[in-house]
Amino acid sequence: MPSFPAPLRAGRTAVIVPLVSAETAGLRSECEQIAALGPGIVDLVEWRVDRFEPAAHEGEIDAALAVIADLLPGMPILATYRTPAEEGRPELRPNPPAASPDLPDNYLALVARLARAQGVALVDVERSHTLAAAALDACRRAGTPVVLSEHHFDRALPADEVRAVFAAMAEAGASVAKLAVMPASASDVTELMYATSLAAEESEVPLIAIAMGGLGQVTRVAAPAFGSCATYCTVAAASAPGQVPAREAREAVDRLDAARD
Ligand SMILES: O=C1C[C@@](O)(C(=O)O)C[C@@H](O)[C@@H]1O
Repeated sequence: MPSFPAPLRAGRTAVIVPLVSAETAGLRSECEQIAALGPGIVDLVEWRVDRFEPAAHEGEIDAALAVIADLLPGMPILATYRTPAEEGRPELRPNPPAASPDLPDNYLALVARLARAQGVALVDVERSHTLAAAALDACRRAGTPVVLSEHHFDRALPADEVRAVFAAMAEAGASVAKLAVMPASASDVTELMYATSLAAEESEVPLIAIAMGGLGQVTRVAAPAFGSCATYCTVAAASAPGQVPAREAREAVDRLDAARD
């Protein structure tokens, strides 16, 4: 049985809603829409720092986190800076304090900064980043658990690769291991689900497996049926293709969680 870092919980599939606004007014509106859903629907918000233009200015990170905390008191925040290599917004440069102007150093400094920030419960680190090991280390030193992520926007992976990726992520020190792929067929989707169910049996960390796009939507509503512990959903704009509204996902995953008991 994997050990679940707070705020994730064994037996309850986490409904995560990304906040994708480029500016503070939009961020407020997204938080208000989540608040309007009432308690018990959304477990976690993912703040997509790469989409937020003011993040390029010192001081704005804390200010944005304070906005989220004010409108969604007690809501755990997963902080994600997605780089261009994993379809982040290329025109934005993260500009954490004392960072050098080139992206790799900035990535590390930004991740470390987010890991120490008030209100951040989890930080996303891209496994493919050249500084992933250092970023993981920075999070470990800050005492903040990491969602280690890998995306394939152009293909799905065969089952043995899926299992190898999850095993390597756990080995690297992930608190949660996440893989998102783009399927080209129904069998790509079922292969991801099959491989994840096997990986989940042997994994010491919780797993998240996503097949993006319409074909893969089943992975977002059926996550607990195949060993995936969370699903990324929408209240307003989607952050990736195939995401479903949070309320619908909550209903579906709650039903499947209950059926497992
Ligand atoms: O990595 C992920 C998963 C995701 O790409 C998805 O497919 O739902 C959405 C992103 O916001 C998040 O960072």
